[in-house]
Amino acid sequence: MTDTTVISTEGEAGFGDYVALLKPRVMSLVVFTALVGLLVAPVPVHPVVGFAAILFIAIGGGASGALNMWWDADIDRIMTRTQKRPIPSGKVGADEALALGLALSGFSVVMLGLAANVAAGALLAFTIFFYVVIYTMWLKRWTPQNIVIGGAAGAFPPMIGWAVSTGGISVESVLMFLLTFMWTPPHFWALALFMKSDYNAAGVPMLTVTHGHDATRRHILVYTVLLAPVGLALAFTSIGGPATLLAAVVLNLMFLHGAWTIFRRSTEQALADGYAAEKRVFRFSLLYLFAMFGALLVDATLRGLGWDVMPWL
Ligand code: HEM
Ligand SMILES: CC(C)=CCC/C(C)=C/CC/C(C)=C/COP(=O)(O)OP(=O)(O)O
Repeated sequence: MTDTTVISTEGEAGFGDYVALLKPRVMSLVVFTALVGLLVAPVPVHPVVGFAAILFIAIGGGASGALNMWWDADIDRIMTRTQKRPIPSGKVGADEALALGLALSGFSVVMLGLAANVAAGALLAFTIFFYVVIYTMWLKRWTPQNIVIGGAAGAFPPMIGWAVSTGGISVESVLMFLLTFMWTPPHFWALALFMKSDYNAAGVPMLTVTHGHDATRRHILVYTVLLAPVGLALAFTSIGGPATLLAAVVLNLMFLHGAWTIFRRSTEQALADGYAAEKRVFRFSLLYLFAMFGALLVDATLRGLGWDVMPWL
């Protein structure tokens, strides 16, 4: 198949197509975790600097999404889930996406460095590099552990937010990193269980394709178990409190219950109800991360109001 047959232009690119190139829905959670990292840090940030920093992190995240779509256009064309993306649908040219991704990456890194500090700018640059080069160009098509290692890219944003406020790294920001890092495998593999045929067709070595569904179910359970102590540990740090503790207990129990349910099912059972449990766990994973970071924000607010939010310390 030649490029000319694949790129069937279905019309001029509109503003919406360029926005779609930035993966806005996924990046919304990335930006939220960065915002929480920034707000819960012990050093207050001027609201204008904070707002600008979050904007530049969002632009950097979007730029990395555009570069990911530029590199992955060949496999996005094959998978039904991704066929309508701006490049495979012919709305935006691959070279345009590359130019936009590079320009916005450079812009966001420099501007974050200037608006906040060098540490935050450097962390953003490293995150973009990690997602685009380490995950997208290298790990994704090479190893079924792609998600585990590559997931680190999506886990850096709260550390970037923390660095905006403090100019550095701490136990708290590393734990926020670990929360997203441990969360990413069950988040993605639950989805991969009901997406198998697509990755298979595209030749991406996702765990579901290389090791099968039973191994994937085991991996989901293991990572959900490993994830549980991270949220609990956060509750007992200087940024924790009762909301984080409550959220960690309730959400981890629910996530563990979902992972256990998936683990106990056979492929026949999953097929019979259209992967209902797997779909539930995937949706729940989004709520989990949003609510865990939301709980940190609640504790920070309580602390700001002068409440003794950590009577156990
Ligand atoms: C290597 C790591 C990851 C992989 C492979 C992955 C994969 C996916 C896939 C395939 C979807 C399906 C929907 C779509 O195509 O947009 C999805 C949805 C989503 N992911 Fe992830 N994800 C990863 C990490 C993350 C991280 C770190 C975050 C945020 C902190 C995140 C947030 C989301 C959100 C918010 C959605 C729902 C988007 C919607 O509403 O359409 N993901 N993810
Ligand atoms: C601030 C900053 C630079 C943030 C980057 C955040 C980041 C790396 C998020 C990961 C999100 C994501 C959609 C991974 C999907 O993998 P995929 O690309 O394999 O998914 P696809 O199959 O949907 O393209």
